[in-house]
Amino acid sequence: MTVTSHSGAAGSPAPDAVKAVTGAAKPILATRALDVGYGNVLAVRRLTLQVNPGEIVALLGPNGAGKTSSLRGITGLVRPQAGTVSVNGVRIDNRGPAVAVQAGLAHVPEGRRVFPEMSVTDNLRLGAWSVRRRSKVVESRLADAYALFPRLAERRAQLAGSMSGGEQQMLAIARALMSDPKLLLIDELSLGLSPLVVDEILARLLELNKEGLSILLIEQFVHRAMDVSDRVYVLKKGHVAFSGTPAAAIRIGAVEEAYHL
Ligand SMILES: Nc1ncnc2c1ncn2[C@@H]1O[C@H](COP(=O)(O)OP(=O)(O)OP(=O)(O)O)[C@@H](O)[C@H]1O
Repeated sequence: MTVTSHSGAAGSPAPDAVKAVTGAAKPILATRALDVGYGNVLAVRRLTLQVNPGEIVALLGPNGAGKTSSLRGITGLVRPQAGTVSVNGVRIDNRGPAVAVQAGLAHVPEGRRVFPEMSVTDNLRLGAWSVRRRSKVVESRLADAYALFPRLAERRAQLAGSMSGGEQQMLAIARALMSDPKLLLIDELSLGLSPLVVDEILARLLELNKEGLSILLIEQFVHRAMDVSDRVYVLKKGHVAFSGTPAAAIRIGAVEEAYHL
């Protein structure tokens, strides 16, 4: 694949900056030697990664490197064949996606997967399935979602399938936030979206990150992803070929190597 670079992402950390993480703080997410596959095809081999509280971490790699499969293994959509997944030190592997959500993970899947025949509001309410319906908590999270993305507020009664790609991505993110996650895992944030819309969504994500939300991001525009990330993992053929700061990845040419540039 071609690595597409667009610059100008909203707010860039200093080149070698890694957010201060107290030595005692447990990682929000830690995988150890995770294998994820489909039948006989092993898509991810011995994946060991972690996301610390408050971090934005990018998962990069060419087509077929195993990025989507990694997220599926972490959030329990695919049962890992080996290895462990822990959230705040508690094992969640082999316990399914509902347990992952209850532990504080929320997955924004590739292609958004909004419910096209349902309204924006009903899509959002579904995101809060783990909370009692029509409770004050749900109403307050809905208000937060609409404050974060006013475009969704303007379209609250509209069918999700009739919205633009950018609006659907906002809805997919807002729906994930309805579970009040500690870590948002986003697969292909910018796929099919205009640079302006991506900037708008990234700006909102950076605001949420400042308030404490950790983010694990798969993004085809690697330079844009590196602009906003504290650390990156570069996957190649299902294994981690590099992990470190974006500045270190650039310095040693890790991305070019993985993408065969
Ligand atoms: N449902 C599936 N059944 C069988 N094999 C699959 C399935 N999904 C993915 N794979 C295989 O797993 C490997 C990793 O795919 P994956 O989608 O995780 O990579 P990716 O890095 O996310 O790539 P892309 O950027 O193209 O989405 C590929 O060889 C792919 O063909």
